Amino acid sequence: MSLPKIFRVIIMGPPGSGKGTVSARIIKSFLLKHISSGDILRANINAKTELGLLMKSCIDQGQLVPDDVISRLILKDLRALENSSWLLDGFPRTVSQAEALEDAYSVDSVLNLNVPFQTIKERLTSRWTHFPSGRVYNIDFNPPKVPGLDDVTGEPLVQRDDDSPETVTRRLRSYETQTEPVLEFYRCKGVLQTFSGTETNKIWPHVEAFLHKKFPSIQQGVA
Ligand SMILES: Nc1nc2c(ncn2[C@@H]2O[C@H](COP(=O)(O)OP(=O)(O)O)[C@@H](O)[C@H]2O)c(=O)[nH]1
Ligand SMILES: Nc1ncnc2c1ncn2[C@@H]1O[C@H](COP(=O)(O)OP(=O)(O)O)[C@@H](O)[C@H]1O
Repeated sequence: MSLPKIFRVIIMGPPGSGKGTVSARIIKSFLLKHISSGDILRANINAKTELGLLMKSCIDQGQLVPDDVISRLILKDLRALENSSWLLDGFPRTVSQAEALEDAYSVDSVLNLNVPFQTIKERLTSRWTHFPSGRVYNIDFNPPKVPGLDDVTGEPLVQRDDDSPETVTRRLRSYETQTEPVLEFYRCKGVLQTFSGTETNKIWPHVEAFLHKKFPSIQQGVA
């Protein structure tokens, strides 16, 4: 009997393009394990691990953390998922990270959320996050049921230190210089699929249809 195929998917896009929001929808419909580099780094900061403390100032200033640190962290987590299909969110963000990933795994699909920077700037100042789970809310788009509290746990929501307008501008600049070349890397490999728009609710049906067609065997409920 042949083993079920493992699918490896990446979601990319500028900060605030909706990667976390779309990932949450994907894992409701598809059997993929979600790994978010930002959530992993914030968990380290919250737990005050040595690595978290070292990385905090980098993140707060809107800079990328060093390639070797993040590549080691993510590849360790991926090794633990050896027999599962996965959805990687926030990694790779540089060509060097993409090469480190490519050395270990071949990627089946890269979903690229192409959202204008002006739309992003407006969104991020009203983003509220539940750090332990990575769930995100937005005052206008998807407010929590009770203001300031996570829908599932009732715990307080916080605003990220790096969502201030000045830091967002810096993160968008680093996206242009360091992360856009990664799109080219995957375009050359023929696995890049771009979804453009200004609203997640309009982008999502296209992402969903694409995944249904490309990965029918990992839909939830398919044996
Ligand atoms: N107004 C608006 N906000 C959105 C939309 N999609 C996502 N958001 C919010 O924008 C912020 C950034 O989304 P997120 O998924 O965290 O983006 P990521 O940084 O790419 O992971 C969050 O506060 C989301 O709730 C949308 O279509 N409209
Ligand atoms: N792959 C990565 N390489 C370097 N730094 C990263 C990476 N992933 C996350 N980070 C750091 O964590 C911050 C937050 O990442 P993330 O939660 O993915 O945010 P967003 O997509 O909203 O920008 C980034 O601005 C960066 O400082």
